[in-house]
Amino acid sequence: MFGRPNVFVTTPDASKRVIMGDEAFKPGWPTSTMELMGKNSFIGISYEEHKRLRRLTVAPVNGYEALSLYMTFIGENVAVALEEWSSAGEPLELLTQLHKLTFRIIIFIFLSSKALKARKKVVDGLHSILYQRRNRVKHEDDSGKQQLGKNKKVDMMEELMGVEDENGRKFRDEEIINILLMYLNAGHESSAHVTMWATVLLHQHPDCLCKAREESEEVVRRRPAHQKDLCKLQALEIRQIDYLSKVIDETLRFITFSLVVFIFKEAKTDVDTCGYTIPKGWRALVWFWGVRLDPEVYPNPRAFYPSRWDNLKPKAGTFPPFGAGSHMCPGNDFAKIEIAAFLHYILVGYELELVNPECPIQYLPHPRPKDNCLARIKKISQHG
Ligand code: HEM
Repeated sequence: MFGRPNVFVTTPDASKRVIMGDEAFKPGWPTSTMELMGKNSFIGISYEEHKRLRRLTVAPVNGYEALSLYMTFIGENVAVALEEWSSAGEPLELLTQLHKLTFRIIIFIFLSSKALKARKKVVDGLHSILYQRRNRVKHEDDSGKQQLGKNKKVDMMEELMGVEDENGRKFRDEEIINILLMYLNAGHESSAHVTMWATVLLHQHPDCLCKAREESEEVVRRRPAHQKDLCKLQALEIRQIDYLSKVIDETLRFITFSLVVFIFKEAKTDVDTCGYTIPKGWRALVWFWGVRLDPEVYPNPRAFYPSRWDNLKPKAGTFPPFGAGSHMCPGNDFAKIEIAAFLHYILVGYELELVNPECPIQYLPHPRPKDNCLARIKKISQHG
């Protein structure tokens, strides 16, 4: 699959960390998801172009202002979904439902409600939405109501239409669509998986579930009476839920989502590691399973134990669920907020009942219970 690696770089205890290859990882190979997607599909971007893309597109996704704005929308959607699932009566595939939910959240946040109608033909839909938007903005421009790039945008598509680099260059339609597709693709499946695993792991560890539930209920109790409505969750409040954030970190360490099975990284200089030299320009393949289960960093690594994060300050490179360096996942804070919101809502109002608690795991392409986590969502409190 990855070509034939000719060198495995190992730690003294032989847990694999980095695989080096000659033919497989010569300079010119993709170094990241963004580049991979570019080469395989539509963009084919250079290092400079990647830097430019990140500079122009990360703030609308992960900036504090953007996150605060999205919080209400995420909360409302989670609340409605849980209500719907719990009243279904029948068991449902939690993973399938979470895919739909995270897709709805991400597509709405990037494209507002219009694109929901275009889901079946996303690309055609995006083209036609862009065309309409440009016409509308031009019309508003002509009539002096709004100037693109100066007034408030309704979603990420409009942000991208207005954004300019230092040379005054704007994105072309093709580029906007490619960026949106990349974010849509990268931004929903991973979150759905991690959310499902965090929910399942909590329910499989009743002591952790109890502790997380107490904490979430305390957050609701502390709120002023007029803010008891759960849909009014604030980004700041989510970030204050200390134990829950450890549950999320532990889930990210404990399970390995496909994107996080490995990443390519390029050596910018000759790197000496574990008795080997990775020459400048070579790609190293970082094998996350070796990193996240390293007993020197995580004692008893196969135990799900969120409290290990009480005093744990992982050294650089030992906790890379979102990658590292210039390609690090730009949706990391967004994803954590989305997962935390879901867990918080389920903790204060619902319970998960797995139909097949002993269901075997299917590992490829992503680890998941073979039944897609068939479960009943039971309402246990009016908070939900
Ligand atoms: C729990 C959820 C998520 C996980 C575990 C995750 C993990 C990752 C990882 C490991 C990478 C590769 C980083 C590297 O090469 O060093 C990545 C890249 C990326 N992720 Fe995420 N991600 C998640 C959610 C999201 C979300 C919600 C978005 C969008 C809102 C997003 C957008 C992207 C993009 C665009 C890239 C490519 C970045 C680049 O190459 O510059 N991800 N993600």
